[in-house]
Amino acid sequence: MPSMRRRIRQLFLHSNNKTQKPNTKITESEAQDPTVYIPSHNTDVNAGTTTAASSTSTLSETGAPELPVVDYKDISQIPGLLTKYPAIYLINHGLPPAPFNHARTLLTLPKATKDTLRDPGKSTVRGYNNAKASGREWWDYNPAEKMLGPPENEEFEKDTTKFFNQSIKLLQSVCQQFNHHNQLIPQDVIEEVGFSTMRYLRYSPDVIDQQPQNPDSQSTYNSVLNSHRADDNGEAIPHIEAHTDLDILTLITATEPSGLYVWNRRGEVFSAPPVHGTVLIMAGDLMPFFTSKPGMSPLEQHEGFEAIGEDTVLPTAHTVAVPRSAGERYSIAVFLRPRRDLVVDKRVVKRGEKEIEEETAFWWLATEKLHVEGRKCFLA
Ligand SMILES: O=C(O)CCC(=O)C(=O)O
Ligand SMILES: [Fe+2]
Repeated sequence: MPSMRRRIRQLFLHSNNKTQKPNTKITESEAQDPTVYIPSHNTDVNAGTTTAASSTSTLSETGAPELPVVDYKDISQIPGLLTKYPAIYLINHGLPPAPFNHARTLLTLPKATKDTLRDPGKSTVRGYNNAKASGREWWDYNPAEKMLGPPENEEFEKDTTKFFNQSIKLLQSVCQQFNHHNQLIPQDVIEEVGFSTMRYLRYSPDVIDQQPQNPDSQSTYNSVLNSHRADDNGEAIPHIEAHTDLDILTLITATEPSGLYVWNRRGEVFSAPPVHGTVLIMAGDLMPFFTSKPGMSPLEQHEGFEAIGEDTVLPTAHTVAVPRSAGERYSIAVFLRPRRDLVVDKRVVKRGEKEIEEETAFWWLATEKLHVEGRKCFLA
């Protein structure tokens, strides 16, 4: 079976000299458009003025590169921006308030109660899971199965479902923007909610400090999913290892303290703190399949790295690290994924004398990714 390992390494490690610095490549019209502007860290774009709108620089006062903020009415700019930046903030998105109250309520329930919310099949994308060495716990809503929510809490189910459904609609409308000139993302991939999920996450020293639990009640996880990371004083840091998401697009919203970092194909790191009134949108592993050079495929057995051009949206590598002293962080992530059997890559190949159509389904990629060291998809 051909391996994605080398392809993913190349995507992230290959320094493409032909690619301009993303920070300098924003076009004049984008830079002057009052709806695409660059936030300062922790900027409240609702309360603040849009003076940053006229900024042609994407560097913060500290010299760190910053991510753009896009108004929903300018959603058509997102495909272009995602080729230049690893993520964008979307404002005026019309989503209901992010249900952090429910995330907090659920994730701070007594341990015994949280253990009742685990998936009987030990899925890490349904119900409650934790990675104690990483100081992280999370809970997933997977609409294909019954919600494993907290007992006797109707509001929880209502608000969670509502935020999920509207976020998926929003991500679908972002997908449609890729199809204005050519049908890059197949319509069935966009329209069918498929294997999309939503996750509540908590990063907290409390999770690390919890007493060791019965190993039988622990979900399966590996050393990447549950890695240990410490600061200079040897204190464990709540975190999630660097990875890309196995999906089309991911939507993230989080509380302070900040802790999310994303980086681009040139290895430049961007801080992605919560910006009031916005949600962060980043690209998943499927994006290169839809945005590779015309007629080419990023699969290694086809054109591989050659298929990656300047208009190709690469999956966003990201990590979270929350210094122990900063307090606990909550985040909500919505992952837009197609149905497992949907074809994401199709090609006529020659087998001896015969020409046959070779199809790659979404789920095949997921299986392949399990073999990629250090970039686990967390879907096992
Ligand atoms: O907590 C976050 O902001 C990111 C979570 C994440 O990357 C994931 O669950 O895949
Ligand atoms: Fe992620």
